Amino acid sequence: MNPLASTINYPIVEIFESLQGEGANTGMPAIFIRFGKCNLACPWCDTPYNEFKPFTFARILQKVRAFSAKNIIITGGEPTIQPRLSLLLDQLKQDGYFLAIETNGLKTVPAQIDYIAASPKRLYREKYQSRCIPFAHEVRIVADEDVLEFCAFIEGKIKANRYYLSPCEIEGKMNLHETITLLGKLNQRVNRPKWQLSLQTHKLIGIE
Ligand SMILES: Nc1nc2[nH]cc(C(=O)O)c2c(=O)[nH]1
Ligand code: SF4
Ligand SMILES: [Mg+2]
Repeated sequence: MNPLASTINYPIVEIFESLQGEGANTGMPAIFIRFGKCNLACPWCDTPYNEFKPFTFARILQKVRAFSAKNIIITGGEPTIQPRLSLLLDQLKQDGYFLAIETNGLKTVPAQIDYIAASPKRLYREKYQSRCIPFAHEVRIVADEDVLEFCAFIEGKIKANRYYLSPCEIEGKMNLHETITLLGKLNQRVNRPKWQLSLQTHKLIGIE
């Protein structure tokens, strides 16, 4: 273990094992490490990213190693804003885990990450205009209002293997009808990437 590790505390909301609920890897068993703090404040955010507790490096490893999945999803909040995230990722890589990240796509993703799922946010378009990651394995955009222009903008900014549109959940209600209508419009364009539907299937089946 890196000698620096024993001095570090990370803000952690929760660590749990579940199935990836969203995107291309839906259904894949995974250990979720949810970091506190975010550099955005989306009005419809579904995650209590400020309800974190300090976890030592050793406590994180102990929790993770007690689960059986070999795939870790680093999420938040926004995990890329964590100082010294790389130190933890180095250890997890050394342990042989496959490392995926859920990021809003504004900040550089550490090199140890094997799979990037980026969810850029329409409300913060001007931030993506100035700087964002150039590539993700998948992009997922939440369909809060009319996101067509934002989707086209992001296609130009973040190259991805797959592009997804997800319904927005507000007060327990999902705007599925609007979302599939928008998907139809996106996919009517010629010579543009195809967009697919991504649902938060973990919410539909009542798992974490
Ligand atoms: N099952 C499940 N899948 C997820 N995929 C991304 C999640 C997230 O909150 O980042 C999430 C989550 O919270 N639960
Ligand atoms: S970027 Fe994600 S975690 Fe941060 S406020 Fe928006 S939805 Fe919540
Ligand atoms: Mg979630």
